[in-house]
Amino acid sequence: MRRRTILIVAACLAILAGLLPMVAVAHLLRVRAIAAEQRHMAEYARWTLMRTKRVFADARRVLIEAETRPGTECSPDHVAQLRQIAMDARNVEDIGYFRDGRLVCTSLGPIRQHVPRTPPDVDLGGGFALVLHIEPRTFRSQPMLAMSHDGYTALIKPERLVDVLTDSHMTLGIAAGPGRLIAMSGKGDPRLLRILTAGAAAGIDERHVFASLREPPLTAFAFSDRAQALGRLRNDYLLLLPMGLLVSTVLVGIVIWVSRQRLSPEKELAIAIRRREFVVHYQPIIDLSNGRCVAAEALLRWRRPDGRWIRPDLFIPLAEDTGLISPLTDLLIERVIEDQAELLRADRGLHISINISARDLESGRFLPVLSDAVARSGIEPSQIWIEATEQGFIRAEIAASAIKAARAAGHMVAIDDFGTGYSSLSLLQGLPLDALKIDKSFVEAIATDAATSVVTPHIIDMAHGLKLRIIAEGVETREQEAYLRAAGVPLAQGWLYSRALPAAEFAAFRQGRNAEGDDSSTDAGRGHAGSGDGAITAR
Ligand SMILES: Nc1nc2c(ncn2[C@@H]2O[C@@H]3COP(=O)(O)O[C@H]4[C@@H](O)[C@H](n5cnc6c(=O)[nH]c(N)nc65)O[C@@H]4COP(=O)(O)O[C@H]3[C@H]2O)c(=O)[nH]1
Repeated sequence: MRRRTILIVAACLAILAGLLPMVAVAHLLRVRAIAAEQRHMAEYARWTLMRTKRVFADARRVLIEAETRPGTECSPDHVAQLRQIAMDARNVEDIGYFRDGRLVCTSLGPIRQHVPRTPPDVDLGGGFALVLHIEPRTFRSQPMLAMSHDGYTALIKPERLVDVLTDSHMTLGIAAGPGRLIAMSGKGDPRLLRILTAGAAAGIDERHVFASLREPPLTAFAFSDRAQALGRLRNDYLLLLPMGLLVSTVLVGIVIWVSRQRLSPEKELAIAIRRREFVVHYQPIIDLSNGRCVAAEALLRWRRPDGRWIRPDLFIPLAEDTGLISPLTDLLIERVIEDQAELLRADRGLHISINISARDLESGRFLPVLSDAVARSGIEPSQIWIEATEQGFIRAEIAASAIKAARAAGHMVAIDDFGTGYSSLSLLQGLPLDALKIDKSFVEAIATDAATSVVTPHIIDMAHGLKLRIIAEGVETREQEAYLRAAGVPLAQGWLYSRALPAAEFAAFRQGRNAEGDDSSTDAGRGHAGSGDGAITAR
């Protein structure tokens, strides 16, 4: 995944991580608030039912008392008694007496007009019944409820049934089955009332939160304004917001930490090694005496999954600093054997140089890996040369034993980039080396006025003196080539011949070059652009 993609994904994750807990907390609060409001409504529905039952019990008692009073019905004495009972009752407004289906008297006196008895709407059991909407002559002001038993009727104000102290945004009601509203403390949407009088337990619609309680034949209910109920959430939000923020911060921190881990160059490199994103390119090494390609230097290339190439001078130092160089060297050995075993078996005169870092050299752990791979592939150990930079030789004693071990295993060992580091003549004398690679900065200086140009012949003389084979790297011009050949340098590599090439292209290059014969004098100009290095881009 590209760095930019990871950053975008990480940023999105961080935003999500920040938003999600807030949304979750808000949702949780909302759900909790609605559930709390529904419980609140259920509680009020219960109180409304209790209140109604108390009023009805009062009315029942009044009716029984009226019936049991002695005396002739509707006599002045009887009327006075009815008046007394009505006055003593807390929830009954008046008592009436019916005979032959018409009202004969009330607690106020005999009735002269013809007032017929209204058939009951609700059977309350035990001989008691309820008429829902009565407009008594004596109380013209408002509709009443009438509870009847035998000949007597007690008038009740409906509001007494819902006379419960409530929050202002709440409405209470009592019904006697679907659509049969007995009393309500306010107004209600007919659709909601249909649901509530049918006895739905608890719920929410676009505008209300409601609950109802059924105890046949009665259903008590309460509903409140949803917007007002949720409006109270604002305080809860303020309370729980810090908690949400804390969770968000922790999550954002985790996302940033994880993406940093993932984006750290070290982590990227480790993942790349695990995914084996590396290939090896081979830069031909030319025998200056005849122009033939006799060897190649194996150079690691990191190809990102998005197709970008990373230069080795960026990732090799990182691998060396982070201890990742060992698995990288293992991968290099594996790839080289995989790529070149066939060619090396077919031409025993061909060799491949591999770069071994100072750390690898000191630990010596690359050697068994290399020996094992070489043995399994059937190539000669002498066909794999080891190039170690001067840093690898700083601790001369350790380096000497590592070189000895490598040579004992049959490999040739060369000192790479000679002249750029800390090497001294005495160091070189003490090490059992086979070859020396002249760094390209000295080759570049050939035939120029650069200060290093005077050093180049001395390096060559010194190598001759120590009987080391010499390889000149970074050869770019015919002039440099001619100089090196004249100075007795046997091997050269550089863009004059070819850049580092993928395995198949290297095989083709070598075949083409060697097929042209042994005439070295004409080979100098046969440069090969190659495709390998050309694709490398900096990060
Ligand atoms: N200007 C110029 N440059 C030329 C010319 N011919 C070759 N080069 C470049 O010079 C470098 C030679 O490799 P090096 O000195 O071992 O220097 C290598 C080596 O120290 C290290 N490296 C590469 N592959 C490996 C590896 O597998 N293991 C280790 N430990 N180090 C490696 O990375 C360094 C850079 O490698 P590259 O970028 O491939 O760069 C290569 C090569 O592409 C030329 O004519 N002119």
